[in-house]
Amino acid sequence: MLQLPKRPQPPKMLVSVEESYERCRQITQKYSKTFYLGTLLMPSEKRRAIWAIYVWCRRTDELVDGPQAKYTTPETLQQWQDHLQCLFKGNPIDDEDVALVDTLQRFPVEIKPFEDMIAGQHMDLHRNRYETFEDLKLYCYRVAGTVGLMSNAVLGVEKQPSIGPWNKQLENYIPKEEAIALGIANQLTNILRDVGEDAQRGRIYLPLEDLDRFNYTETDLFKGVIDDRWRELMAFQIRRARQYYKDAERGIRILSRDSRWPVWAALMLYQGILDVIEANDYDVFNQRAFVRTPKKMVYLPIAWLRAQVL
Ligand SMILES: CC(C)=CCC/C(C)=C/CC/C(C)=C/CC/C(C)=C/COP(=O)(O)OP(=O)(O)O
Repeated sequence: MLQLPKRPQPPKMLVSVEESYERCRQITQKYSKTFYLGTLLMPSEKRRAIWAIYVWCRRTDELVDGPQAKYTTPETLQQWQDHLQCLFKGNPIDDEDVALVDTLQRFPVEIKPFEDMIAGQHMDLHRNRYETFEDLKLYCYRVAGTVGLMSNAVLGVEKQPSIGPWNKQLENYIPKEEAIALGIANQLTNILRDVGEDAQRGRIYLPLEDLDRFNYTETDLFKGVIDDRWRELMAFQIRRARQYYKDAERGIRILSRDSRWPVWAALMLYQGILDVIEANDYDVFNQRAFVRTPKKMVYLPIAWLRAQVL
């Protein structure tokens, strides 16, 4: 079993807040080129906070997806949950925590999405198939929709102008559903991009009901068969992911002004992966779909324009 450090521990000297944020920056840059680019478009206090949150999510994911994953048990996840409680009480345990504890004091982040993400890792520990899209959607909420909720607290909302008593509700509207939708859209995109890699680990995230519907079997998937059944199955998945991106879009205008450009950019950059999968004729078995840097640079000014006018 993978043992996380037990508490109480002898007092350990931790790095400074500045140093901890710097480590979080480096880790975010190393592991997520796309989201890192998005954060560079944010004001510095928000950007650092997103790095700190990203690193906690990454560490959580590593428990079931990283090199030590085979030693992870439900008890490991329980320890991670206890670790989380400490952070919300303001007690960092290791160097990467220092930045997150600072972030939690600066922004109104709730613990629930963090706990839900740990529940998502429990799912990953126990299952390697999803029967229906509803099952998969719950998984996507837990491992990625939650990131949307965590991010919302940092991104902030713009005070909406009051047009009259009938839109009082809109005045305090927090775009939670839209933030979750963006997380789910990203995760669905991730799943489509990584079908081949996941299959090599014996995992299938595409809902089995969809495989059935297109007459495509698990054996076909493990062999990497690309034919019309596969293309139609993938085209269907891509349409569904795009719908989630659409649902997320209307939430962006509610966000505070300085958060709109980075979120539009992250949305477009990640959605761009779907276009690449199509351009690769749905071959996700032999080539990894990624958006090339020149194309990324084209997205940035378009995202900026959208942030101004939409
Ligand atoms: C739309 C509104 C109102 C708010 C925005 C709220 C946000 C920022 C939502 C996005 C949530 C998010 C970033 C989810 C993570 C999903 C995901 C699949 C990340 C994949 O990360 P990595 O696998 O580390 O990255 P790469 O794909 O770059 O390797």
